[in-house]
Amino acid sequence: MAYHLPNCSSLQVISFPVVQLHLNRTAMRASQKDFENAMNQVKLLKKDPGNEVKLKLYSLYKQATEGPCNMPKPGVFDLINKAKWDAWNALGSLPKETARQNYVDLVSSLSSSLESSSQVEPGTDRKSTGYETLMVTSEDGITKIMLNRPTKKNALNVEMYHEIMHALKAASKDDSAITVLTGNGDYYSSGNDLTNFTDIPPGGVEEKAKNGAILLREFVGCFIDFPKPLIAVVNGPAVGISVTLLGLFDAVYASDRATFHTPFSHLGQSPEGCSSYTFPKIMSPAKATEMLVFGKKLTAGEACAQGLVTEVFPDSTFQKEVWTRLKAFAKLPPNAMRISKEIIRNREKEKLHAVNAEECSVLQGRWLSDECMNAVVNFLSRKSKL
Ligand SMILES: CCCCCC/C=C/C(=O)SCCNC(=O)CCNC(=O)[C@H](O)C(C)(C)COP(=O)(O)OP(=O)(O)OC[C@H]1O[C@@H](n2cnc3c(N)ncnc32)[C@H](O)[C@@H]1OP(=O)(O)O
Repeated sequence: MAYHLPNCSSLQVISFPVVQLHLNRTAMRASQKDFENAMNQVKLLKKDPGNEVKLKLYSLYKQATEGPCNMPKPGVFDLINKAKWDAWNALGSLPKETARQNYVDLVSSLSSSLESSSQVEPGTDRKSTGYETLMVTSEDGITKIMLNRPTKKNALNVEMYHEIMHALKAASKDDSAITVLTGNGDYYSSGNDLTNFTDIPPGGVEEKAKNGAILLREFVGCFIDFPKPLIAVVNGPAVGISVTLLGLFDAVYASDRATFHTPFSHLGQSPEGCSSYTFPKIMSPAKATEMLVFGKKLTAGEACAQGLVTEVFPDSTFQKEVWTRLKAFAKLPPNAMRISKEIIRNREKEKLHAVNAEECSVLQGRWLSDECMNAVVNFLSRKSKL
């Protein structure tokens, strides 16, 4: 049995032999050999991974082998080639080496989810073995949670909020010493998926806002309570909640391509992720106001100067330098690291939970305001881009 991928080089046909998959767990920095192994593994996948994943594989393969999208944009009715072009183009100027790494990681996560799902008892939670919106890998003492909606700039939809909470809870109990959050593609994350606001339940917009506030509070709570060193590897621009949460991370490493933007007033919204408390402490109340109230976008260098980012690396060597450093950190005694984090963070925890509750309650009101509704409608109808 075989299925066809539309004209994408080594991915044109994927077949389903009976052979058990061999896991490629090299990750972090993929060599050409790893990349070639991953291409071979793709041909061995036993199940169709679905069009979204196939497009991701296609785009990463093209980026890794040819660099940024160089094809003319297909016409609107050429649906398949348009989808492929969109996926490749969405990777922007992602370096070839990073694309190769992401390709290897994606294949590894597909292989591992297919292999482990064959051992899953009926009724076991699907998310313990495979994620729709994340790639989660664990090796060298590091659990890496990668936001994986590159064609949507890693916007956080409702499923992604749930999956991140699930992945954090699993990481807090696994054998890894440290946990990393990063993004796939050219963005770290464009923040809350604005289409989250479009699906109105029978209880109307009030119920929608209430449910959103409950979800947000639980989501941010998982970051406040996370017990191990939590590191952000900010591979590209970050917007909204993906920025505010950084104040709850233990270290933040950024590519010099990254930017940091919290356009809450533009969206008729207010700060979350405990940033109304952490940002003034990190960078002074006035600098926090420039970001959180006036929506000033910071470069990685500026964010580092203000203490939000720990260190900035040139994009060309970002992945190599950061992962080398993280692998060394992950070799440190894990219990000592946990306890040290606890002593640094614990006396703030109660305060952070209180701030989180207050921010969610204020936001619940903002989501019902005309200012917010108009901003969302404008984005969705493409009248404005931030
Ligand atoms: C449970 C609820 C909790 C809520 C918590 C509160 C959180 C608040 C925030 O996070 S506020 C910040 C929200 N984010 C934004 O407002 C960003 C909106 N996006 C943009 O302005 C732009 O897309 C961009 C600057 C991020 C990137 O621009 P560009 O490079 O030109 O790319 P595109 O706009 O073409 O984007 C490609 C593709 O992705 C979709 N997309 C990007 N970001 C989002 C998003 N945040 N929500 C939904 N969709 C997004 C975009 O629509 C394109 O999709 P398409 O190809 O058209 O299908």
